[in-house]
Amino acid sequence: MIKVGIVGGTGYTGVELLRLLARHSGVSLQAVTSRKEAGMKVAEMYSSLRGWVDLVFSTPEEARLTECDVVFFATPNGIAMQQARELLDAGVKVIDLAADYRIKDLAEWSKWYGMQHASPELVEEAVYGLPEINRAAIKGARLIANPGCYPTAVQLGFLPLIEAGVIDTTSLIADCKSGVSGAGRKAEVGSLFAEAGDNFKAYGVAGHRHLPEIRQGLARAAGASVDLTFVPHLTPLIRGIHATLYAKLTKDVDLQALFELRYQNEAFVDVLPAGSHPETRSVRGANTCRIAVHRPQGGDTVVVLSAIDNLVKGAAGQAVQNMNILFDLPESMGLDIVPLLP
Ligand SMILES: NC(=O)C1=CN([C@@H]2O[C@H](COP(=O)(O)OP(=O)(O)OC[C@H]3O[C@@H](n4cnc5c(N)ncnc54)[C@H](OP(=O)(O)O)[C@@H]3O)[C@@H](O)[C@H]2O)C=CC1
Ligand SMILES: CC(=O)N[C@@H](CCC(=O)OP(=O)(O)O)C(=O)O
Repeated sequence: MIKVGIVGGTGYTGVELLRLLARHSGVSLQAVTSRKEAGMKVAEMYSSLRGWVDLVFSTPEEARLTECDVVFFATPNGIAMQQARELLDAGVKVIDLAADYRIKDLAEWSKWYGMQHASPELVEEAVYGLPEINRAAIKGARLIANPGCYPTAVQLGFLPLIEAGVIDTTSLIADCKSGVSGAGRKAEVGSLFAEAGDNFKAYGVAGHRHLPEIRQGLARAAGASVDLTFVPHLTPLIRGIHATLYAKLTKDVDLQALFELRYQNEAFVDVLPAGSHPETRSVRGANTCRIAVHRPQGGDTVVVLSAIDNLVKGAAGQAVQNMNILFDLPESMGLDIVPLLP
């Protein structure tokens, strides 16, 4: 059994990790931390976990994380970077759901995240945990930078086109919508029901911190820098991300065949039949990204639609997928979930 610790078990990605790991037959949950709720039973805070998780929250200081095989950080940006070194030195693998190790360019990271990096020497070593492009590197890694939610949906949508060299990478557009759980469980006026419910708005148009992460991933696939306009929107959903991606075709190709071939061996990317429109409810609670590719009126614009659950393929599910790869377990272990609908 793989001994697992979670730092930040009271937040939305933390409780999602607990939900997934509770049914994972290859792991044993050892410790879940909370600074504020230490001493409280996990199932007392989250009754959905009664009968599934029999742990009590401990403070990050009390949790014996160095005795785990792997520790997930489901914490705000800037926490894992302070603690990863000690865990790695103790032989513990680390999967960070935040952005501490996602951006290789340290100056760029500091510019977007507004802090100095506390363990810059680990940034180069960290492996970006998008299995569909990095599976081999993830296998041998000690430290995984789990991708952001928007970057997962956007990269999976653009990658087949960029890898095949069939689009102009200087004019990419990603028009994305997220549910409110993407902002986490912390109290914020913008996440209040009366603010986010029955409302729809764009944000971060001038610049969002996921822009450099997406650009980095797409540039790596293209072998050159890419130019991307990324506009996130907040929708009155609880879970879900929907990305509508636009690019100009430079070659005449069978787009449906291209996407089907690219993802034919990927358990968690589902290319829908031509003409389809993926819905966020078709992936709710599951680690699946559903994609459809369109070429409206046979013109030179390609439109890709990509839908994920931000808390699963966009965070905790992808983190479990990475853990399975790290420990040579079947990649789908604990992740064979039918989406919840309606
Ligand atoms: N929500 C989403 O859809 C996604 C989130 N992410 C990223 O995952 C991370 C977690 O997100 P999310 O679960 O939504 O966030 P939440 O705000 O819901 O939860 C944050 C958790 O971190 C704990 N925490 C906060 N500060 C500290 C600290 N200084 N030391 C230790 N623990 C701390 C909190 O617990 P307590 O206060 O009880 O100690 C809480 O359990 C973030 O970096 C986020 O950007 C990534 C992809 C998608
Ligand atoms: C709706 C909403 O607020 N979403 C968040 C994205 C959360 C996330 O996953 O971002 P990181 O993991 O990179 O921190 C936002 O736009 O900031």
